[in-house]
Amino acid sequence: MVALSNSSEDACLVINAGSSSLKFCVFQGGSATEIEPVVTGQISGIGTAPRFEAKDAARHKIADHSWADGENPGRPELLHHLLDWIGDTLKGATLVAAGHRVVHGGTRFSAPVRVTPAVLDQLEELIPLAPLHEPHNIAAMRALAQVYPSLPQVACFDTAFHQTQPWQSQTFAIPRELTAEGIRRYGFHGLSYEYIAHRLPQVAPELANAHVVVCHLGSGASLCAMRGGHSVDTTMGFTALDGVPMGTRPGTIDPGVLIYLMREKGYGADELEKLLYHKSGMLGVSGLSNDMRDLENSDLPAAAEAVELFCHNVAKQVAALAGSMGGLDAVVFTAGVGENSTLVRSRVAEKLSWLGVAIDPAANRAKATRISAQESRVPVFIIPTDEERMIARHTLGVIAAEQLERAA
Ligand SMILES: Nc1ncnc2c1ncn2[C@@H]1O[C@H](COP(=O)(O)OP(=O)(O)O)[C@@H](O)[C@H]1O
Ligand SMILES: CC(=O)OP(=O)(O)O
Ligand SMILES: [Mg+2]
Repeated sequence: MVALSNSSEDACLVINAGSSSLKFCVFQGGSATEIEPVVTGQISGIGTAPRFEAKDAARHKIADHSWADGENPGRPELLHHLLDWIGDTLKGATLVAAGHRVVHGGTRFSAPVRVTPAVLDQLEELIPLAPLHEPHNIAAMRALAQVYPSLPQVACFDTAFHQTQPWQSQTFAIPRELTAEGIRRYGFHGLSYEYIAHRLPQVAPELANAHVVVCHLGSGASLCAMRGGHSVDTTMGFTALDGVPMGTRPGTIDPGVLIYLMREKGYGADELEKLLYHKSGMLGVSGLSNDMRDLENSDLPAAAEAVELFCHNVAKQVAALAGSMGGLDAVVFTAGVGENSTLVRSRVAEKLSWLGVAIDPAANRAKATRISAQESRVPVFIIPTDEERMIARHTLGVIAAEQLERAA
């Protein structure tokens, strides 16, 4: 058992079930804005070689477990492993709430919501719009409800931050009756963008009202055009498939390709889904891996081409989003690739030199907060994202509002 910083203090558990990982965090603190993580961790490599790691408040490793070769536990087993471990670790502390990242909120959910059986049923309906994520988000909520039946749970949506977009950014040029049914652009990674919108003015107060393009480059990747901290446009749309190429997703693809595959090669919906969510992107182009680290360390020409295709499309979308919002005052890199890949940041910046973007190679290698060169017209930043903190804030906010309502 690991001692929490203050075991008498209330704790909030956050679960961020992604496409290839399950991140978690336990926060403690006086109020939604004063919380600090006391335990952070993740199960990575789900489906291939799962590994469970956790750290305490001082970032010391308190758990590191890999499963033996040939043993490849599925998501339900991994989730139960995590919940057992959390149960032991949190002995003595009071868990007051759990918050979850839920990728798709559809038209119904535009703000964090208390999880109830009815909400879970409504979220099930959204699985076809986010097959790579939503089932795992729901599974985590159901598993937690079994282990802690009286624990309040809150769902926080990746789509919510994009509500502020103008209609032109949200609308496909299709017949209006389809748009009215909810076939429109929603956008994702909103919890990450919301965190960056809050952090950027702390890092660079002069940019509080600026036109900013945030590049959230992880296993899933998207870009967001922000004006004054609000989402104006983004590269992902109806689903998390659109936009730039990703680990296993192609990004924007001419829809004619899909009709061709159906007509001429007999693809059905399941095969298309497999192609678009699991077999494309960096993995499909390189034939090697969906992980940017593997591609950067490889001598295969196809691996270098995959990285180049990624950078080309990221740069293209930075320019497209600058056009969409009518300006470019700053670029921010975040998420696994954006925060860690010196090569990707440098290639993207080179391709944007015509827009006045120039980065300082030493600052880029050192992963400084501001990596632009003195002469750069556009400042460039690396800001580590923190979706978990955003989820904890929202979760504690929903619980506090409920308490106020009950007291009134
Ligand atoms: N040092 C690094 N250099 C290049 N890429 C990295 C590095 N560290 C992590 N990554 C990339 O970050 C990705 C994971 O990013 P993350 O934001 O955690 O993704 P997700 O939340 O979508 O699972 C990995 O697939 C890997 O490609
Ligand atoms: C929305 C999305 O693609 O999420 P992730 O980056 O966690 O896969
Ligand atoms: Mg992610």
